[in-house]
Amino acid sequence: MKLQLALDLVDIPGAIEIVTEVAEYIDIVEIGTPIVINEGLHAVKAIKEAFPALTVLADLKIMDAGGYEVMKAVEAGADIVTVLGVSDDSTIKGAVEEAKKTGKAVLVDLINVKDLKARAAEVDALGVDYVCVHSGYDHQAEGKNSFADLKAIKSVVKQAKTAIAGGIKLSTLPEVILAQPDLVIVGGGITGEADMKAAAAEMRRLVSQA
Ligand SMILES: O=C([C@H](O)CO)[C@H](O)[C@H](O)COP(=O)(O)O
Repeated sequence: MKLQLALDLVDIPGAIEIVTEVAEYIDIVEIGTPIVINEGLHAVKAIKEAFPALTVLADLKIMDAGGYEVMKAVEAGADIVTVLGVSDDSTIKGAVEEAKKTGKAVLVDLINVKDLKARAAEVDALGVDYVCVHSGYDHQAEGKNSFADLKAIKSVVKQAKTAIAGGIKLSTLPEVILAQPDLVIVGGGITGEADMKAAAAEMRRLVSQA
């Protein structure tokens, strides 16, 4: 099981500052969608240059032009790029094809997918690397989480790794771990803590024991 730190509400210097503090406890650093909107793919490039040993995920949430957008993210230094599960199969196929050319990976985010099990099985068959259940900020504000969704997709995803994101905190991590995802994605559960290092270290400990 791997731990991904999601960075969303910071600029490039802020992202570098946080990663410097917690790098030893994480496997993957995510340049979140809000950072990409604010700073562009320069943020991916800056983080990859600053932390070459870390796997960098670009959370582009691609909805169209899968091949082209994955190519640009990979050129900037991304190792994993996200595509939306609600996008067309052709978009996902294009993304997968492009990523495979350079040995990079595609994570499909099932945010807002209605029939989770059916779509998870479909995208799995398209050869994606990760299938991720996700309660976004707006759903979190309504008190929702994706813990049950993870259990649902685990029964149908056969080839890809499974991932979960959305509002995971230290207090809820043990419940998430019980469902055995391959990748746990945490943003505010680390960056919102007064002692980010301690939160990341404890999360690392729990994830490593799983
Ligand atoms: O993808 C995300 C969200 O849509 C904003 O871009 C977050 O990175 C993801 O939800 C993880 O962050 P937390 O919910 O703060 O753990």
